[in-house]
Amino acid sequence: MDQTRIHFYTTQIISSSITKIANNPEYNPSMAIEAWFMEENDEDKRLPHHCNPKEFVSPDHLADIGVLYWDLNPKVYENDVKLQKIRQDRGYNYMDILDLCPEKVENYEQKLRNFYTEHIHADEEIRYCLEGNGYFDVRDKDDRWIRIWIKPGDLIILPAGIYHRFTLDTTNYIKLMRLFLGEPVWTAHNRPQDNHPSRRDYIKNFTDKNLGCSAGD
Ligand SMILES: CSCCC(=O)C(=O)O
Ligand SMILES: [Fe+2]
Ligand code: NI
Repeated sequence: MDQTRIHFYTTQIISSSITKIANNPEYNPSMAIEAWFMEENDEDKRLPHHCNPKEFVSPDHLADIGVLYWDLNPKVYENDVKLQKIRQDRGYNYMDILDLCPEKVENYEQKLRNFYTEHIHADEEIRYCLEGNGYFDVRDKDDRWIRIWIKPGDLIILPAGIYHRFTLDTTNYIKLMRLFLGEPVWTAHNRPQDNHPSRRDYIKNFTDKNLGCSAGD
């Protein structure tokens, strides 16, 4: 599949309305993933960074900013019909596994620093946690950090153009499946990227819409 087609497909996914996503029987936000607004301070990034008092974020709120989530059984990932269905429905024909430990990953420390540098991608970022834990931080429409705690069985999709970053938690280990539509492109575009086409599409399809909606509430 060529890049133009991939871009078209990605844009189509983004353009599908939030309601459509919520109505998709395959999308079940009731199996809640843990997410919360993050307090930014100088403490270790691997700590939870809860606000005081804690402010949790619902799966619906995550869906509003285009973040999708599935709860799967990581023990059967090699033969999981639910996973196969998601891959089939969304065209994720590429798959690999990232075992994030210093012995297996070249330039481990540098990679971790890059992961935690705020960035976007031109395509979705799809990660399925098989072992260990980590935090995906995503910006909400008011530019606040939401911290999403990823545990075994959590499959998460970040839309193209969303500002985000990743860190291990204090357990210091995660094993992730990476999925992609077509030939994978992992290029990270560090913030600011206000004029990047995927950023513009993201703003148009999520942030602007949401702002318009809340103005009328
Ligand atoms: C460890 S996978 C998540 C890090 C990330 O945001 C990326 O690879 O682009
Ligand atoms: Fe990323
Ligand atoms: Ni509203």
